[in-house]
Amino acid sequence: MASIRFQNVTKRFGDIVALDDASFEIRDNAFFCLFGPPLSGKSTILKLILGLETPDTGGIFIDGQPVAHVSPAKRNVAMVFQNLALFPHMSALDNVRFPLVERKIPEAQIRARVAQVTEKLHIGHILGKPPAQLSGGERQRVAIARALVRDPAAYLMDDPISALDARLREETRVELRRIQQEMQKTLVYVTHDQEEAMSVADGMAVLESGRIRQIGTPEDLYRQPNSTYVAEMLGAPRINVIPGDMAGVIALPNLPAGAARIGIRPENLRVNPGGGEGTISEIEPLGAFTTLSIDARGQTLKASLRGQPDLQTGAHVSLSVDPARAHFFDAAGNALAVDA
Ligand SMILES: Nc1ncnc2c1ncn2[C@@H]1O[C@H](COP(=O)(O)OP(=O)(O)OP(=O)(O)O)[C@@H](O)[C@H]1O
Repeated sequence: MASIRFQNVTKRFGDIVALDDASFEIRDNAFFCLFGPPLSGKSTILKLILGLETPDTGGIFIDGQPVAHVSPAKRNVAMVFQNLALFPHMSALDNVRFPLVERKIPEAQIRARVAQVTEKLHIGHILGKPPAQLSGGERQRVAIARALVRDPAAYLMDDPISALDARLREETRVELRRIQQEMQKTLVYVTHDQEEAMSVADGMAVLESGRIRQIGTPEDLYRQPNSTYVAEMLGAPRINVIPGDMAGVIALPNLPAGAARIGIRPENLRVNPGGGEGTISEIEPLGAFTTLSIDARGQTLKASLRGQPDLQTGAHVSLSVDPARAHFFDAAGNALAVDA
């Protein structure tokens, strides 16, 4: 087991503040995602947990114990550096054994641990095959087994599946989630893919330029973003953020005091045919949903509607939103309290 806590941690590289006064706690057995654009400080957090970097100020605690003077080898956290891709010249079994053999673990322990992990992943029957003879999904399960065969208190993964194609990525993250829950281990997972973070994490931190902008469950962050930054980072299509003086376009009569910008998720924007200020400029059918682009007063808003609505490009529509589903932000982009 392992909980991980950062208290006011700052890390600089020369003039760059890679992590700026970060405080957060990752609870034991959590699947915790660090999510943010490139260079926002995600990998720096992993390196600080591992002990490959030391904070300039602040403290890091694993299971409540300060680790400032604990060497990386003694921290009992394992980094999955490699991409979840297999060594092609080794059998599936040798791939899974590899991290333990590399660490010169006694053979009896290797066997026991490999048996335990391969059973959990249901891959016992394919261990004799080389990767080339496995299906894509089987290969990924073998790769996950190899990643998890060590038995530390926490695993750290840095964008481990970004190189895979979309379908395999989806399958792999579901599998990772299942295994993490079964094994009851803390997993700290870096991703730049919001869908991935939203779908697997039970806690996540959204970063911007070394600052943690918000922490919570994916659902909390999606429903109650504390800023336009977080609101815009989560959800696809992206949330519509329009100036407060456009409230009339979406039929919002009363804005809360101080509301300079309004956020409306595409699924909450109602599109009413039969004339209005909006003009449909694009229709994108996606199967279960259709995304509409609607131009109004020089802005383009996105609406996500169920199914295939009977609408044409060029049609004039009016727009509305349930005020309870609108987000309100001040001029600096911070959420107003009414939003909470
Ligand atoms: N060893 C280092 N020396 C100098 N600067 C560094 C070092 N490691 C990180 N940085 C800088 O710290 C900042 C944060 O980098 P970090 O790698 O943590 O970001 P990241 O969010 O993981 O990015 P990516 O998604 O691109 O991997 C960046 O500006 C980066 O250039």
